[in-house]
Amino acid sequence: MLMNIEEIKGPEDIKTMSVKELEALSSDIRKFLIASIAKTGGHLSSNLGVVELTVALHYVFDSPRDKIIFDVGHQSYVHKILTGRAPAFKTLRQFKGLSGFQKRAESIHDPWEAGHSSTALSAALGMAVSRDLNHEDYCVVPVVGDAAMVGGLSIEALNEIGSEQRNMVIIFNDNNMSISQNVGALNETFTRLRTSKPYNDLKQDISGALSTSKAGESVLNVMRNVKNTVKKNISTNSFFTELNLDYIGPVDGHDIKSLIKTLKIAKKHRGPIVVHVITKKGKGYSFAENDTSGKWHGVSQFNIETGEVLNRLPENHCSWSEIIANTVCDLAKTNDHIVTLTPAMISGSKLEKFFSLYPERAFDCGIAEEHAAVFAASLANAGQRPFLAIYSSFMQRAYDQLNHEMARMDLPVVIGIDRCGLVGEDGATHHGIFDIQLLRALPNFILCEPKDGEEAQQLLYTGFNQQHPFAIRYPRGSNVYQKVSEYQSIPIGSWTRWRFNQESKAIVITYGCDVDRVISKASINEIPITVINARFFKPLDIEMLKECAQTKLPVIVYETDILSGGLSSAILEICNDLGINMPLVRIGIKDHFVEHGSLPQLRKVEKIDLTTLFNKITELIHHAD
Ligand SMILES: Cc1ncc(C[n+]2csc(CCOP(=O)(O)OP(=O)(O)O)c2C)c(N)n1
Ligand SMILES: CC(=O)[C@@H](O)[C@H](O)COP(=O)(O)O
Ligand SMILES: [Mg+2]
Repeated sequence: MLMNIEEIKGPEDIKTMSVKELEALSSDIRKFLIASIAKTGGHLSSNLGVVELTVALHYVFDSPRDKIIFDVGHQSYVHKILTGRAPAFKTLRQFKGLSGFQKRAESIHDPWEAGHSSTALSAALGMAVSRDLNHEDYCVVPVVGDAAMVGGLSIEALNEIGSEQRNMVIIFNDNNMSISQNVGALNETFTRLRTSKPYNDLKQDISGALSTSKAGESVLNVMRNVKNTVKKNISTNSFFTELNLDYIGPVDGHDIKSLIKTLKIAKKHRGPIVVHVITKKGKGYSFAENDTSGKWHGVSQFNIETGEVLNRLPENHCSWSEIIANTVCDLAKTNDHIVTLTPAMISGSKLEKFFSLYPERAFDCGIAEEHAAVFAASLANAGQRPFLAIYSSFMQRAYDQLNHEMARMDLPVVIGIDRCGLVGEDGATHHGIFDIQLLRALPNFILCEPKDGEEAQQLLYTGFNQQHPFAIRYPRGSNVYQKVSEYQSIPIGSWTRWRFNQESKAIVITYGCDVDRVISKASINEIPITVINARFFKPLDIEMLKECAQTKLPVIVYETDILSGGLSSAILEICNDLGINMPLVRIGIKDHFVEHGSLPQLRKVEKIDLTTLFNKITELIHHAD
């Protein structure tokens, strides 16, 4: 071992290394990543793919003066290691530990934060323009994957970058993979580029352009020669050059020597230039290298030798995504108008089975939430029954489409809002805690959340049998799953209740998995409460609310999402408007972003755990006595 990975203090430690030493360092970093992520879990494959690239970037550029921005940020682990954060990898994605993404508060080497895809290019343009306005001189280096590159935001940004012509080195990290296989027409275009004349064959011409420049000639002229040579050599590359962007590549992303040469040229280049780097996702760990399913993109703890991932579900449990996806498959058997869409999350949304059973009715739209939402709306308008599976936090990007297309035209799209509530280790960018607040505001929308696997099936069936936009939200974990013997529609807006009787001393209104958790704890501890399953957030069960108010019992609304605009807000609004007198005690996430950590820890810190709830219940019951 060249140097202990944990002793790296910053990029200056690698600046004097030879290529051989950088190669050895890369190999050590790779071993470190595998050993470390095997213990903590995390985004393995994407990071294994960018080891040499990130080493070369830090060798050539001078962070933090130069700004290296990783799109999404899930592939920034090597950057973290090279900027002195290796010792913190034991705490990766844990509460108060190292974030899984770039984080400004974590390091001066993180100039930007993300978690959602395709924002790096716009961020880079902002930095480049600000640099020029301030007459400063540094490089801006966005690193964008092939799937993130074709997200709508990236294309919008490239369009402006091509016209602004600010200095910027755009690293196009092309591993021909999204989480699972990449899709779309531009991916085909990139395949042609990938297999075009490799940059290694062109470097003679470029160094020729440099060497033929006469001594004393201005740097600008020299660079103009390089620029013309770059342009001249890339005849096949229509996509980037059509956007007025210069291009070098493709370069082997695991060949440090070629990478350094290319990056040095790009660094001196005037105007925006795209460096096309071909990498192998999962490089150096055979299980991850050979994976096309997305299993190794983000993993829990695993056994390095066997590749066994250690995240066993409880007996009879299925992930919520699978419960929903299985049900959609089942309903699609008898309804051939059911079509399924996902913006790049086939594996996360567990849609593999639907895609293989009904390939002609299944659409992976790529990282394109806005497009997927309008596409789904149009399918509904044309008489199909679309199911749009989308993570809560990524759905935020399509809010205008949910409003402008789906809600306004009142189109019967069924949306499966996956990863609702706190998701845990991915943290603030990924918690799905805003969708109740957001969808509640949209006319025509029906919004619900099942308490268990059985109710999920019935609600989904209900959703496909009505004529409005219908969203069913479900969290990241799992639940008991057994296929129902018979589908039955659930009346829209109806709630259910447990132990609404004379003995009850308080009422808890809650939803989702917490319904059974609260019931179970109240039963075990013999706490005399009524528990209401508020399975619809919109519309609400007004009759049940009126009956609650009549009891004059204390009422607690127990939410595990952002409080502002959520279920208790909805209840307060309707009670106010209908003159129902029912003061509420509200438990939920206060007005701030929640960081990363395990779910039990976050629930505790946010004071939305069962202990907090039952302490409150006890206090209210004693107060009433
Ligand atoms: C708006 C948004 N949609 C979906 C995702 C989920 N997501 C995270 S990484 C990723 C694939 C990224 O692929 P690429 O940019 O090629 O990077 P790679 O992992 O291949 O290096 C996706 C779909 C996200 N983070 N943000
Ligand atoms: C980086 C990113 O956005 C995804 O990889 C995300 O981490 C997936 O989350 P799940 O593990 O919940 O599917
Ligand atoms: Mg990729």
